[in-house]
Amino acid sequence: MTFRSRREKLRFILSGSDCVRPGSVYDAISIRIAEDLGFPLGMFGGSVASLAVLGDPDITLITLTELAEQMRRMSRAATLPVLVDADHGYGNALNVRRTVQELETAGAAGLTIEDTLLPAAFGEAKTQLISLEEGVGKMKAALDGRSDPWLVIMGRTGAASITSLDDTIGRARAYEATGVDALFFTGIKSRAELEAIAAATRLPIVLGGAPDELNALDYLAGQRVRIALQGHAPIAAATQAVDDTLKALREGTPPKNLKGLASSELTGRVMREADMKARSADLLGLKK
Ligand SMILES: O=C([O-])CC(=O)C(=O)O
Ligand SMILES: [Mg+2]
Repeated sequence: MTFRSRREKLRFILSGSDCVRPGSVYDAISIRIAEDLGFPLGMFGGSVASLAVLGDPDITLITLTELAEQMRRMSRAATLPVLVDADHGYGNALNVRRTVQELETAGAAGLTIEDTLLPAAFGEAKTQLISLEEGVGKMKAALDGRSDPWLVIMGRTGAASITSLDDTIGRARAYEATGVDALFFTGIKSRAELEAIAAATRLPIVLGGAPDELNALDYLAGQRVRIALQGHAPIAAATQAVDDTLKALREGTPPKNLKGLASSELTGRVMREADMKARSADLLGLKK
């Protein structure tokens, strides 16, 4: 399978002048739905990976193998470009290199490597960062691990909510100097902070969760923000739907009276049923 066109699409977004919202995706069903609805990009967050694959919170219990396998399933199911949250790269800088190799072959269009100290250190309740030097090493390792030059590598920091604005800018500039393709920030609290960061850097910006004053897409686009996340509502909606449905069944509701189920039309579309029927006709000698 070739993934070049997916990566080109992500690069096109980053080099454009608009700010887009990605669809939060986490499995074969969600990526197909996001693709059908016309999202320009999927975001595969570490939190939703942990939830979808393990049913666990976002505390780095998931392994690289599990993350890459889930990405591979999504790559097979759809052609939507996906930006993967590769956390800290699953270890030190050498592990980062391996992470990039695995996610590249799994079909990611892009990935983020962050400078958060993960998993959490013993006796430390608060999130910590690795040193700037180690962060730079991780970005270099990520670039070194890439064999398809179209794969997008983003340097990510949450320093804005952990250390300071100055530290955020220092890290962003140092990561930028390694040759990464974009900068991903979480924890930016105000327009003033974003504007200071945008003025001190030159790469395209991706914003993780942001407060209301950082929601207007035209404003964000003017600050070089090309992708702005909107959380992960789809998996929360799916969880609620499963809870509602199982609860109703447990209470004795007959299946035909259940509310909120996907229609057979929607399920058929998600399953790409028409394509499968055509293939069955051709390959298995069945009627269309
Ligand atoms: O990348 C994102 O969508 C935000 C994040 O870190 C996560 O959900 O794990
Ligand atoms: Mg994450």
